[in-house]
Amino acid sequence: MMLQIRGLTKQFHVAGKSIPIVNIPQWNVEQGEKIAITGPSGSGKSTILHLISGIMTPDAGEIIIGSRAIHEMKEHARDQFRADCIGYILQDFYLIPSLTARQNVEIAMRGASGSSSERKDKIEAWFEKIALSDRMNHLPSQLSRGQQQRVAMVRALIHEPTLVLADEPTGSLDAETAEEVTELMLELCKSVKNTLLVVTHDLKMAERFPRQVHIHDINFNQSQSHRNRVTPKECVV
Ligand SMILES: Nc1ncnc2c1ncn2[C@@H]1O[C@H](COP(=O)(O)OP(=O)(O)OP(=O)(O)O)[C@@H](O)[C@H]1O
Repeated sequence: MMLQIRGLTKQFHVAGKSIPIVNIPQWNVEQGEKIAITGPSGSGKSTILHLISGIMTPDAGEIIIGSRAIHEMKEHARDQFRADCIGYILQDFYLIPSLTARQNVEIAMRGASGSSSERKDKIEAWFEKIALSDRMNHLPSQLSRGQQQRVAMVRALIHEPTLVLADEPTGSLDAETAEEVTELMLELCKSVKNTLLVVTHDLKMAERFPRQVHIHDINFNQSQSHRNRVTPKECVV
């Protein structure tokens, strides 16, 4: 089993009130599965990815990735585990604007094993896979949004993480580019055999996945809706 979640709960405290967001009694994901998680805005999808990646800690419950118990790790161990074993793909890419596409990927390879020429070959091979060999020395601002997301995918995948988490990866792309990026993401994850969990509003994208999960089928905290959304300045975690 790649991911096992048991009795996972998380609530946020806002303006003196506790708002339950996550309540997952049990959820299992097998090694190598590709899953699209759909559901309404504010239903806790991003929060669940934050808990799985250890960016956020739960109030209670267990999260086991492979044989590692994330919920038992101290912050430093979680950070290390995330750097080694998890790839994160986000809606807004977050490429560093002053660095070229190649340099953005090189950053993700700091500390990786192998000689510098092996690392160079690896980067070049990945840029070939995403058909951007001729754009490696371009700045993000010189790339289209779809190209930027392709570079961001390489940055997330080049260290071959066992688990890839993607939060609305096509959310800021037009429909045609979204489809291309989805296909490429599935293909790249298939080639390195990692497990992929994608949160998306895009039902067309979700249909491309062998397994689709509606958030309310795993998260039994169904009281949440967009009505409960709060602005960041009200947030106290
Ligand atoms: N740090 C925080 N403090 C307080 N409330 C929060 C915090 N982060 C998220 N929330 C609330 O938790 C709920 C779930 O948020 P989350 O971002 O996980 O939903 P989502 O399903 O990913 O939404 P979307 O599809 O719009 O991105 C929302 O009501 C949100 O306002």
